[in-house]
Amino acid sequence: MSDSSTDTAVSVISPVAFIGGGNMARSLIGGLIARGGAADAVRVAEPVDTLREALQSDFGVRSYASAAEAVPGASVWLLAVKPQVMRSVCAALAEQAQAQRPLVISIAAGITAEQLDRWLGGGLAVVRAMPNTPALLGVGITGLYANAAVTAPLRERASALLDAVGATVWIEQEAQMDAVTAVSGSGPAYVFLLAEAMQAAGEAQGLAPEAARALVNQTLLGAATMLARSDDTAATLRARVTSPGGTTQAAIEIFEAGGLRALVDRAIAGATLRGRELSAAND
Ligand SMILES: NC(=O)C1=CN([C@@H]2O[C@H](COP(=O)(O)OP(=O)(O)OC[C@H]3O[C@@H](n4cnc5c(N)ncnc54)[C@H](OP(=O)(O)O)[C@@H]3O)[C@@H](O)[C@H]2O)C=CC1
Ligand SMILES: O=C(O)[C@@H]1CCC=N1
Repeated sequence: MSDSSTDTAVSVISPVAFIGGGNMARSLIGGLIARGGAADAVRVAEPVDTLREALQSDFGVRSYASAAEAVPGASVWLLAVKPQVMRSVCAALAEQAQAQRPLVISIAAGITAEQLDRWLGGGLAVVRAMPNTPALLGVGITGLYANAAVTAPLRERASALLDAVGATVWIEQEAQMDAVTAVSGSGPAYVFLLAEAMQAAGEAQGLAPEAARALVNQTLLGAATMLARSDDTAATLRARVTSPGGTTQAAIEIFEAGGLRALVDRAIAGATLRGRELSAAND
């Protein structure tokens, strides 16, 4: 795994065309620009006027209403549309893909490299990337998978782009990209759900909403920072909080009795399965 670094040479990403300028593209573009990426090397195609104009005004990138306008001259295409529209988006770009032979990077859940290559006319270097929204702050993590047409320099190119917004980890078996999606692509939402639940529970115990929010947010930040910086396992860090017969133990026993671990296992298995379904349903 490679760590993000403030001196990452973001300039090596140029020029890149984002196809789709929604939530995840915005996090990636915002993260790249905040970390020194050249705005004039980033183009984005986004049909929604408000989203397109916000990307242009917030980050200074060039924006276009259609993918066909955004890709000329771009040697990297980053496909950031929903899985459900990926096939039609690729079909519309196939002629330009065959003429330009770009490095294609897709962040879509489920959609395989074989599908992307086939829909774009075949013979292309395709990288599947699964980032997450903390990329906006430079603290994302991205799983990467390359098809056989991706050469070592193209791998470096894909790494350089995603390293700029967080850590990266290469996955050698494509099927595991669905598990990456379920763990880290979707993962921030699980933490936000926990935050929602903790805040509501704190309020139920009488805390004011602002106090509950501050206590929860800083607790999650502190715990995540300890996980990131410590060599100790999560279990060891948890044990240090859990005084025998104390308050933490009372809560942990209720979590365990309620089947939290099995619930998390089922949730991540369900998300992994959904990735496979998205591939099959949109072929
Ligand atoms: N959100 C996340 O945390 C993550 C998302 N992903 C993946 O990223 C992809 C995008 O997700 P997300 O950003 O959440 O989705 P969004 O719906 O927020 O963004 C996709 C955007 O693409 C636009 N779009 C549709 N068709 C085209 C087209 N032909 N050309 C250009 N743009 C088009 C959509 O417009 P319209 O709404 O009008 O259709 C929409 O604004 C998905 O495949 C998802 O699996 C991966 C990792 C994390
Ligand atoms: O929910 C989704 O399908 C996408 C993929 C990972 C995060 N969001």
